[in-house]
Amino acid sequence: MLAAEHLTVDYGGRAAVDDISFDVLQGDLLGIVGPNGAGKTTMFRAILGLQPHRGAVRLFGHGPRSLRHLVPLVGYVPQKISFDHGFPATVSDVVSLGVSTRRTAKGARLVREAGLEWGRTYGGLGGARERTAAALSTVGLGALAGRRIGELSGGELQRVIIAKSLVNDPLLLILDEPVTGVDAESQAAFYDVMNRINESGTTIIWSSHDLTAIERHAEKVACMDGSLFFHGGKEQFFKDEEALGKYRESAMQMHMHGHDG
Ligand SMILES: Nc1ncnc2c1ncn2[C@@H]1O[C@H](COP(=O)(O)OP(=O)(O)OP(=O)(O)O)[C@@H](O)[C@H]1O
Repeated sequence: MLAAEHLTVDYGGRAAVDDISFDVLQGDLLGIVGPNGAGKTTMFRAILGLQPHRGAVRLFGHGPRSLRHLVPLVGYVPQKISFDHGFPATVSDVVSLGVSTRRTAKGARLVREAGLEWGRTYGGLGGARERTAAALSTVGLGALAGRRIGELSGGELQRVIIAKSLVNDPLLLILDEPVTGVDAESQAAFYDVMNRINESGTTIIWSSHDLTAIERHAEKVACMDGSLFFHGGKEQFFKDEEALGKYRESAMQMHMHGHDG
């Protein structure tokens, strides 16, 4: 689904993402662990072609030149979502904003060539209205379709944003620290939704600081702090004292010296 090959992003001569290579296979639920400032967001932005980088990103078996045709088939939920709560829109309005008109016939053809099936669920169901309803039902918010967004809790709003990223039936979903600032009950609801989306066949990459959540919900783990120092199965990661120690050490340093981002 994705191959990062020697991905490097410099900010002012300092590598925020430092020569990272890894593969994501179809159906993976990959947790990306790294302390604040480890380069997770920068890496996601490079993968999506939003950030100048060195190295290569291959999506769905195709090289960097096809990236712009294929990115519309990737769902992305950024970490920082700003919302004007006074904006007079309903839950359905916001989710249907995600319906892409950008998807090209070329993207669909490239995906078919890669032997992938697109349009199984949300995208395959028809028009914007049907897709919106299907995505809302996946995140468990069918009953709130007509509710004003200003009247939602933080956890509900977060699931609305996830529904918005599902309306184009993404083959790959990237969630950047999706539970930041969300209460424990809503976190549990979120993880249920994430697991359900993955079980329905969508490949997921999500980033987190929370090792307990990673242990509970990820299948594979990639651990980074600028460079990637572990990528493999979850069981292997939690047995790997060296990788765990390195994560704790970089998290501790970040805690003591503050986050410069
Ligand atoms: N536009 C920018 N210009 C210069 N430096 C930046 C820029 N964006 C991020 N950085 C720096 O690059 C490093 C990686 O930041 P990034 O946001 O990718 O990390 P992260 O792992 O997503 O962190 P967090 O967990 O806090 O979200 C940090 O040191 C940050 O300060």
